[in-house]
Parts: sequence; structure tokens; C-alpha cells
Amino acid sequence: MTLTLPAPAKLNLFLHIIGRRPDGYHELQTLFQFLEHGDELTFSPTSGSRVTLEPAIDGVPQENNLIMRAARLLQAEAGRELPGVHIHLTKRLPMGGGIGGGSSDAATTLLGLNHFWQLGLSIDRLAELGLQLGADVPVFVRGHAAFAEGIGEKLTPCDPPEDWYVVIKPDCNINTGMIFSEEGLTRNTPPITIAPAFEGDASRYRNDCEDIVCKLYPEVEKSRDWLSQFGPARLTGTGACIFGRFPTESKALEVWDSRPSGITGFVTRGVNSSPLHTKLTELD
Ligand SMILES: C[C@@](CO)(OP(=O)(O)O)[C@H](O)COP(=O)(O)OP(=O)(O)OC[C@H]1O[C@@H](n2ccc(N)nc2=O)[C@H](O)[C@@H]1O
Ligand SMILES: Nc1ncnc2c1ncn2[C@@H]1O[C@H](COP(=O)(O)OP(=O)(O)O)[C@@H](O)[C@H]1O
Repeated sequence: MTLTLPAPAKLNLFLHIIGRRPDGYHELQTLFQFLEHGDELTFSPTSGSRVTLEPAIDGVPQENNLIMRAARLLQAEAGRELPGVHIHLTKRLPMGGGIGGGSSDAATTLLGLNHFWQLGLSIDRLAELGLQLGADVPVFVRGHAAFAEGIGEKLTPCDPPEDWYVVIKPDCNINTGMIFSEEGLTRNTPPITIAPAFEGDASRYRNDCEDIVCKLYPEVEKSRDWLSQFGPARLTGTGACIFGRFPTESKALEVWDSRPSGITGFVTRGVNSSPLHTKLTELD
């Protein structure tokens, strides 16, 4: 049976860098919330035992695509030949935007194929497998907005307000590794504690990558300056996307409609339960 599942985007409502591990990775404290806007994956049975994916993403070799890598991990985990599947990807999320499209595609593949192949793997195991693909994959596997620590694998579920967002994608691609290797990056923000199930306003906290990213990419700074006329505007992840938060859809659309020409992005709602998990629950 054909299975169609969402791969939602995420925002980092704030992102603090509190230190650096001996292996060079940075220790973070960040708040993840999902967005209703996202990619979509369709899994269809095929004869044989191959996994195929279409369309390919320009510049990403098929076997490097996080969707194929997630499928390979599950095949290895099962340790036996599994039925053939064709995966169709509807790509809506801009790449390298800090909104987690690749990580979310990977998580949707892990949960989708676990269901499709009836592997019965637990969410804990799928989150462990996901971490091998990227630091942001576990939160998409677990499916609840969360305060993340470590490199993103220690998760405490949270319930920030489910506001509306204007998300702008400046016309540049930012390499995460390059930002983390910048000399001037703030790496010593004091750790904070937030109450479990935090429901407060995240905009009093900042994104430690934002100043460096705005300095290196004037188009990001320009987007932030324009959006900040209407309220706090912030970078997500290591960029390039900038988001502003609004209490209603109509207010967000009013701001979006007033954008100067040449600005691309979208308006969407923040949600604390992942649309992926909502869809999977409906199938059970
Ligand atoms: C910082 C976040 C916040 O969501 O940024 P975005 O990718 O969303 O922008 C992510 O956790 C990104 O996680 P992940 O997806 O694993 O990053 P990668 O692209 O694999 O990282 C590329 C490189 O950045 C550096 N890196 C990454 C994450 C981290 N916590 N510390 C680091 O120092 C490492 O040098 C790594 O080799
Ligand atoms: N299915 C996929 N979707 C998007 N990017 C992918 C995918 N598979 C591999 N990638 C690679 O991961 C990189 C990061 O993509 P993405 O997760 O969308 O951005 P970010 O981590 O900034 O939110 C891309 O530039 C691309 O090279």
C-alpha cells in the first residue's frame, strides 16, 4: 500500500553555544519547534528488493541523499532482504537554510520505512540510528518540540506557543561547518536551565551564530533588518533563514504581503507535535 508522509521543517527558536568538545563539535542549548510547512515523501511498493528515489536533488549524489542513507541503515538493521520500495520526494524546503529539510527527510524515511516494512523498531532505536545521520535527526524522530543539549541529542520536550511565522530565505547557502569554524563565534554563553515543558517566550534568548552570519552574508542582515521592523527577527540554526513570530495568521500574512520584491520565503504555523507523528497516529 502506498504511504504518503510529511517531513516538516523546524526552527531553532534560540541557539546558544556553551562550549566545545574535545572532538571539535560544539555543545549547544537550543529550542526546536516544528513547522506545518515541509517536504513530502511517498513510499510505494515495487517488485524486487531495490530502494529507488526520485527526483534526485541537484548536486547531491543519490547514495549521499539522507533519504537513501536512512533506508540503508534500516536495511542493515533488519539484516535480511526487504521488499522493494520507490520513494517520491516533493521538495519544498530550501536547502542549507537552517530549517532542517535534509534531517526531516531522513526522520520521515526512518519512521515511514519502519511502518512500510513492519520492522517494529522502537522510537529510541530509530533516534539512535538517526543520530548517525545528523544531530538534528533525533528530534524529528521523537516528534515533540524540545529543548536540546549536547550536540542536539539530549532532548527535553517543551511546549512553546504555537505562533505563526514569516520565514525568509535569503539568497545564499551557508555551510554549517564553516560557521562553526569562525574565529569570532561566541562559544561561551553561560548554560541556562529551563523548566521541563517550557511554555515561555523564547525571543528573550538569542542565536549565537547570528552576528557572524549577518557579518559574512549581507543578504541575511538585510532580511533580518526588514523583518525586525515588525518584532523580533532571528536566525534559525546556522542560517540562512530568518524568522519573525506573529500571534495570528492574518498578522503574519499582512507582513508577508508587504515584503519588498525579491524576498522569498513562506508563512506557516509553529507546532509542538510533529505533523509526521500526527499522520502516523491516524494510520494506526
Ligand atoms: C547547529 C544546527 C542546529 O539545528 O544547525 P543547522 O544545520 O540546522 O543550521 C545543527 O545542529 C547542525 O547539525 P548537523 O546537521 O549535524 O551539522 P553538520 O552539517 O553535520 O555539521 C557540519 C560541521 O559543523 C560542525 N559542528 C556541527 C554541529 C555542532 N554541534 N558542532 C559543530 O562544530 C562540525 O565541524 C561538523 O562537521
Ligand atoms: N534529502 C535531502 N534534503 C536536503 N538536503 C540533503 C538531503 N540529503 C542530503 N542533503 C544535504 O544536506 C545539506 C543540508 O541540507 P538541509 O538539511 O536542507 O539544510 P540545513 O541543515 O541547513 O537545515 C544539503 O546542502 C545537502 O547537501
